[in-house]
Formats: sequence, structure tokens, C-alpha cells
Amino acid sequence: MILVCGEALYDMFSDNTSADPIGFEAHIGGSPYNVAIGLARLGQKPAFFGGISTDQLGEKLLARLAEEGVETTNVHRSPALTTLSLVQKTAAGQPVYTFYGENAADRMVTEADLPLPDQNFAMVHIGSYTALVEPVASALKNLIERERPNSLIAFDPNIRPTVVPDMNAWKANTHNLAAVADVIKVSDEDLALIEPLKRIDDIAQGWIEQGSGLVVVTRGANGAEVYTVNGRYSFEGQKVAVADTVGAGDTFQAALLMGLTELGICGRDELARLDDSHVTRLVSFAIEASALTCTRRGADLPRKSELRPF
Ligand SMILES: OC[C@H]1O[C@](O)(CO)[C@@H](O)[C@@H]1O
Repeated sequence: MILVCGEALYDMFSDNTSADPIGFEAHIGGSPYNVAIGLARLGQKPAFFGGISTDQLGEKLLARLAEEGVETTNVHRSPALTTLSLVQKTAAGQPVYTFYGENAADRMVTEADLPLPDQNFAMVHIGSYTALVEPVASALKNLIERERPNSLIAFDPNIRPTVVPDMNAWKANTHNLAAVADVIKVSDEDLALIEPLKRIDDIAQGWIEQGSGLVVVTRGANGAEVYTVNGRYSFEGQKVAVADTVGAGDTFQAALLMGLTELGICGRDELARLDDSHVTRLVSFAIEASALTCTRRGADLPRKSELRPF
């Protein structure tokens, strides 16, 4: 089973073109929450770990996980509020997120709330702002340390500068977690934020030399760069009519982890088996899945039946 850890929230879309941001459209969100639902929609049985409020929105977020087929026994319930993320767009159509979530339930998770040990998770995925803000970040780091001997660790920094504006904090955290992650998925935009002076190749290759087995740098419509111990690959993107890009990266990560599971690659050492055809299957599938998410509003991740078979 894949354990996905981090924030669950509501994305509140506001139509920038109106004078007043009225008529919000609410969509489920939170990068790890999206990854968990994406995995379930792709036929996996993932488990979610994160703080979900006992307020009305939290009830809905929890119910939705169960409806989608995500295991919820590890969820930590708390009376703190649900985070709201205001989603607006730049003139170029890029989403800009503003988070209303200080002291919210997704952040108020401590070591005492961690999943019970000995659940034998094949993979553990963490990322996004809950891997950086306290107290949840420390709790998740303890969890990674505990699970690392037996689980493949996956990581996506999913940098959100409006939560923590200090790029040095994101940079240090990203490198620290990359050092313990077996599978790293990161966008080129995130790398440019934390390492504006370094080449993508050098950063990714550095992580492979440090011990990661698979590094994927996504480049939106321009495709992805992939690095393993056996090679380096470039993939073209898929051009689609974009509704918004919210959840595209989360879709990529869900598809990648599903693909690894289908290939029977669930352990750290097994990543060394990844050959050219594995990488092509994994990344083409993930690109197709995330392109489909871009055609829909909000993080509405695809189902297995909507995609070509893996
Ligand atoms: O988790 C932080 C934000 O990132 C997203 O997952 C998109 O990748 C949004 O749904 C959420 O507001």
C-alpha cells in the first residue's frame, strides 16, 4: 500500500475578471490529498495521512477520500479549521495560490498523531508545504525516518511561496528531503525558484549521485527530463486546451507511483532495474494523465478508464 502524507484543503477559485471576487467555486485540493485520490482513481488502494478538521469542510474532505477508495484509518482529526486556498490566475493563466490556513488542521499534526508502526507501506509519499511548516513537517520527517528502512520514499517539493516566502527555507528543505527520497518529482519552475543559478541537469544528476533512483523534472507543456542510474531521457509534452493547470503535477506524481507499482518496482534497490522501456512507459503515461487534468477545472484527476492502458 502507498501512504500519501500532507495537506487536505479546499481550493477556492475566484474569477479574476470580475471587479469583486464573488462567486467562489470550491474544489477539493491539497497536493498530497490530490495524489491519494489520483492513485485510487488509477486503480491503487492508497492510504492518506494528514490532519483533517472536524469542521463541515473537513467532514466533506474525509468522506470524499472514502468515496474515492482511499484508506482513511490513519487520518488525524482535529478541531482546528480546514485550510482554504484562494486560487487566482496571472495574466498568463498561471494559478496563484493564497493560503488561509495558519494553525489549520493540516498543519497541526505532531509526532503523537503518526500512523501506527508495522503497517508495511510499500511506498511513502510526502511533499508540498506540510513538509516545511511546523509542527507537521517535523512529524512527517520522523515518519520518513521510521519508514525508510522498509519503504520507498517519494517526494515532490511543490513549492508554494505564499505559504513560506523564504526561498532559502524551501531550498534547504528540498535538498534535505531529496537526500532521503528514492523518487523525486519536481517542476522546472520549482527548481528555478530555489536554484536560479544552477542547471537542471546538474541538480538532478547530483540527486542521482547522492542515491536517489529516479528524478523527474516536469516542464509543463514542454514535457519532462528524467534521470536514473542507467540514463538520462527527454520527453515532449502534450499540447491540450488548458482549463487550468491546478493538480497537473499531482496527477503526474500519482501516475508515476502507480506505474512503478505496476512494474513491480516497490523497493529502493529495484529502481536500478528501470530501463529505457520502463522509463518511456512511466513518463508517457504520466504526461498523458496530467495533460488530461489540465483540460478540466480544479484538481480533477483522471480515472484509469479515461487513459490508454499503462
Ligand atoms: O497543496 C497546495 C496546493 O497545490 C495544489 O495541490 C495544486 O498542486 C492545490 O490543490 C493546493 O492548493
